[in-house]
Amino acid sequence: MNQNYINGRFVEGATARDNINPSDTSEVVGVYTQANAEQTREAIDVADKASIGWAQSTPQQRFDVLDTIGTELLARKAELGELLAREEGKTLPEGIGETARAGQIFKFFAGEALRLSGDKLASVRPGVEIEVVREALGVIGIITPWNFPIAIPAWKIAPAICYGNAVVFKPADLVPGCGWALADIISRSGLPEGVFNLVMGRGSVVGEEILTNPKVKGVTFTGSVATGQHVAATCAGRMAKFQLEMGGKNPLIVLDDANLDIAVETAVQGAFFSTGQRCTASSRLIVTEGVHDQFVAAVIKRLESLKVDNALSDGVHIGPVVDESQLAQDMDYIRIGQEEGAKLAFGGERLERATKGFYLSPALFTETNNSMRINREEIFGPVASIIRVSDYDEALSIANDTEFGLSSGICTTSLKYASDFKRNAKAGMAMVNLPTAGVDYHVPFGGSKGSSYGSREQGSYAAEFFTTVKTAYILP
Ligand SMILES: NC(=O)C1=CN([C@@H]2O[C@H](COP(=O)(O)OP(=O)(O)OC[C@H]3O[C@@H](n4cnc5c(N)ncnc54)[C@H](OP(=O)(O)O)[C@@H]3O)[C@@H](O)[C@H]2O)C=CC1
Ligand SMILES: O=C(O)CCC(=O)C(=O)O
Repeated sequence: MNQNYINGRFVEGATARDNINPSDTSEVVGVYTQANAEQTREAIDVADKASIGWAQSTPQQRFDVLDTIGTELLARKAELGELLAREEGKTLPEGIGETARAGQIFKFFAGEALRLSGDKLASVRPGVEIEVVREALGVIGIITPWNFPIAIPAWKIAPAICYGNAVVFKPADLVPGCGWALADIISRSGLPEGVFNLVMGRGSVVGEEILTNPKVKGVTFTGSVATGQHVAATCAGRMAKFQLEMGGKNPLIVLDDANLDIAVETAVQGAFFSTGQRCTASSRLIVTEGVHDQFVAAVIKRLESLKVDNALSDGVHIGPVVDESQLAQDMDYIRIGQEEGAKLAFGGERLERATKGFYLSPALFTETNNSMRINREEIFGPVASIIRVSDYDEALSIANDTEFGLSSGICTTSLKYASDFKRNAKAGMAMVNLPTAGVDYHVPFGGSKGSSYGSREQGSYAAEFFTTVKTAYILP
């Protein structure tokens, strides 16, 4: 059994669960222990003690630890990418790519540990000097979702350690394997015991303890809007710092002047790859009428060429949905869309394959409008809608008419529209001739409106959340 990692030791939890392969539900990927609230408290106590020493560690110590973790992740990307594909259902190339991204993130933050700087200013009072420095927060609680089981933990754990904090990490209960593999790698990295702790288990048990324990000074969360709101209310209630990354209903505008091949590939990748299970997925394809019919026909042709099957099979483009309940949610929305009057132009069917899994053909709705539930609520599956518009102005207005604001995109060859879109898209990320999903690892990631709360993740902007600022006045 794979155990929790607390105070530098692997320890059994209160219960255990089987980790099931969504491509083949007869396969148990592994058995993983689950912590109860008491064991979570123990991990938080240990982290609290260890945080004092780690906050004093040198940039070189932090660099060495983070670089070592990154090196092992990159060296084992094929093996860990396969584990990821087996437990989450991403295709093998996607799993390997995500693992490599996790390795690069640790390497990036290794470098950041050496670059942490402050400010020195003259005071308005004669002879006084001022220093502004960033200090660690203490214990950071990390709560992650199932859809990026190694990259999202990496982009929260690496900066937490980089800026001198201790960590209590709870991976999503559906995908403990990648979280455990990260703990295993971290256990060999030279990080002092207690600085990093893994507590696998349910959000309602382990997660709740992390949210409510006064020793946890900051919580970084990615997941659903409902849970995010609960994280916010609980943390604000006890004045802990928190950062949320939640859903998206990301628009991709396709203008008449777009390069059609680029637009089709951008839309299909952004909407359907990784089984559409990305908060950055292009779920609303907003298309001007001059190119609408041609674009729809070309997207359908491309969808016909995609292979949906076991995530580990050769040549697969789309793996299974992550589990039964997410599949039920996807199918519900496919029914709702039809009841709302949208035309199901392609897919949306449960598929049988050689292995028993949660396979769904990519679903494309046409003849939709932006008030339909399928265009307002996050579905989180391989389902996208086309919204027909008359011109760029209408397209932009519909793109921005959403509660969310994570990512957005436009396909156009017009510099004028591309520039206008970058300025006026109400989202944290704006892509031109690129999918709304699939971001770089060294620049800020996050959104506006209902998608995100708090400061940005990733890149050097991550320092904002994982540190607190101290201003020191000195009269030498
Ligand atoms: N923005 C994004 O990237 C994601 C969005 N989603 C959206 O959310 C929907 C549901 O997915 P789901 O996995 O249930 O999302 P959740 O928000 O429930 O899960 C995200 C994480 O929060 C944990 N959690 C759940 N309840 C609590 C709690 N009370 N206190 C602290 N932590 C808690 C979960 O634990 P555990 O699951 O282990 O019990 C998991 O680790 C999806 O269909 C999708 O629409 C989902 C994943 C990612
Ligand atoms: O699109 C990406 O690269 C990241 C997406 C993501 O973080 C998410 O879906 O939670």
